[in-house]
Amino acid sequence: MTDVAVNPPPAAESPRFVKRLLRRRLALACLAYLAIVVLVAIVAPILLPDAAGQQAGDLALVRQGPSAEHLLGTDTLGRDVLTRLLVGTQVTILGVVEGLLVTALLGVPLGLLAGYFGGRVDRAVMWGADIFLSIPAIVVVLMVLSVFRQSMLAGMITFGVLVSPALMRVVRSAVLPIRNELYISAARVAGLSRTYILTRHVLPRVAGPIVVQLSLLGALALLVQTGLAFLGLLVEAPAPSWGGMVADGAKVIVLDPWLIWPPGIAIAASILVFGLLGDSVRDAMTEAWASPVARRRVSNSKAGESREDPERTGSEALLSIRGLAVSFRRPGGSAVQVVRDAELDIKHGEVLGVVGESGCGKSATAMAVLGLLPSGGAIDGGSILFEGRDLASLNENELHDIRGRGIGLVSQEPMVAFDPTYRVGWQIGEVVRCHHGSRMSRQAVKDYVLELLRQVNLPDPASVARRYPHELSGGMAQRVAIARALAGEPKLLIADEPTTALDVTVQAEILDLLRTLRAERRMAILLITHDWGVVADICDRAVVLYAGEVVEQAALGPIVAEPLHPYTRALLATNPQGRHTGRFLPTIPGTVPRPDEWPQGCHFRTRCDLSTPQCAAQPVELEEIGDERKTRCIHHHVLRK
Ligand SMILES: Nc1ncnc2c1ncn2[C@@H]1O[C@H](COP(=O)(O)OP(=O)(O)OP(=O)(O)O)[C@@H](O)[C@H]1O
Repeated sequence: MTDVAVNPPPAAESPRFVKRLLRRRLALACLAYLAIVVLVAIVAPILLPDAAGQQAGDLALVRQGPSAEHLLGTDTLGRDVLTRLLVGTQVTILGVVEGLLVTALLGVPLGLLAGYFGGRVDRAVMWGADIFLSIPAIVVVLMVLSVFRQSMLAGMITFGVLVSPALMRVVRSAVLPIRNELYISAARVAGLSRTYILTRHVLPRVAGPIVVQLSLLGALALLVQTGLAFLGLLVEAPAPSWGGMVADGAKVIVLDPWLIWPPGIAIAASILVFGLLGDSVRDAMTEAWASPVARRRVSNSKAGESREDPERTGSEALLSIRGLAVSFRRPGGSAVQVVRDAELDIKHGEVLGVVGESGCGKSATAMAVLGLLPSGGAIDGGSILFEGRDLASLNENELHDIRGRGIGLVSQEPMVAFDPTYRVGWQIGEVVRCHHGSRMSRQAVKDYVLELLRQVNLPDPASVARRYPHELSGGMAQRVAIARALAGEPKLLIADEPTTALDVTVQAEILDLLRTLRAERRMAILLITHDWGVVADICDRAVVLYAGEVVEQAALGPIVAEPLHPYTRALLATNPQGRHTGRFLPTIPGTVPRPDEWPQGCHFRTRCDLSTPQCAAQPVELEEIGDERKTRCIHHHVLRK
């Protein structure tokens, strides 16, 4: 069977990144240098075992310059400089590695947490980092070394702890923009856990800045370590270290300046190599980004197998929203309500269109359902009943169980809903594994991914599965996004303007696909759109939103034939479809008021030709006017034909 790319290495990007890095001569030279240094650090103490404990060499040959017998000469006690330099590499490099390890173990997780979770977690981590950065590091290291005398481990651990906030800040800043990317929301909606998202989707994206920063901190660690060894604080004589050799040479710098050169060159070259390597890694990463843009039983997991029978709930609503209020905190700290008293119902297998101009609160309502309001957003009141559970009162873990499996999401921009570093087959596969459990074999996951891609009518699913997101066309990307949303077999699919970014032919194909899926899977669809053509094409009922309020809801036929809210009527009148060419298309005068400028009483009254003083008197309630039909207009009888 063709390889479906369901099992790439953790970072599918890494092999290509390594290739790009190795294409750079400078990077190759730096890596070769470091490889030699590491080899020397391992091998030298084994091959030259007596150098570490050698108190003195041939005292008749002190401070001899380079010769055939002693290639780098001898030191003040007649010991071979080259031997000491080679043996001293181990302790020097070990010190750097210890420091970097501690820095990475503290800086990376804390930076990830602060950047990803934001809010209180971020503030607490940043507060701790500020405190650490304000402490004079060298004083602390000296205090620690006064207790743990000549302990390289203690000194470098202290160094690692003290510089970890620098790495933490870099990681946090790199994560901040990523957490708002749609593919992270899509991964959450798909039901992937936070730990999984952090390690598999966020961490690989910030690996570049981490490596760059660690290279620079490696140079700093070497500098600090040799400095402390120079002061005789880290390594006990007669064991050699590069810093200790510089100290020995410094004592006789006037009599014999040569002695300082071999360790000095080794230190300077290593610092330079760390810096240059960091630069090369950064350039290789930049090149990459500059290029083109389950716990259900395994037995239930076979594609095409019918989902749990929704009939058990009869005609009851699958999702029922009542009195929903959503607000966003403004920079000053005050909260502004953007959705007020929202109400809608959607039954099993029903397609509900949510219509309204931009800024009316369609997305805010949908995101409130998924518990994915952007930072600053909050549900102020009301209930969101999904299969009888109030989503508004669930915690993050409980919502996590609903996302993907209960409710799926397809967004307007499918391309950005995918992690650009993984093949799409693998990204669907991870959702399949998440929802159908790790007991599912690799082959079963691959088969299921292909089946999902087949269900969304993609020709040659195996080849599509192997592609990266940027290798898909807009229509293909939307189908792949739908396939991923289907992996958890959701009962409700929220489709937020799924066809807006597509051309007309592809739009029609995607709508056909949604119609088929709804029929085959009895999946309810909440379709957000501003296009009445789309509503007429696929929806059973429509809900019209204006300035944060549901102004009308009814079955498709009646609402189109006889709109009973002036806003619905105006929206339908401005719809270009079915209009005669050569005639001016009517527009609705004015614009949707900002949430902090909603008029008193009816929100639409400032743009309404039926407005009377009564409309401003008090908030208008949504009125039931029979046959599952509601309107928020006190003059609705005037609109009856
Ligand atoms: N992150 C945010 N912070 C502050 N206000 C926001 C935020 N997101 C949305 N809003 C505000 O909430 C209101 C509703 O926005 P929403 O995106 O839900 O509208 P919409 O009807 O979906 O529009 P569109 O069709 O353009 O997506 C708008 O006034 C918008 O300015």
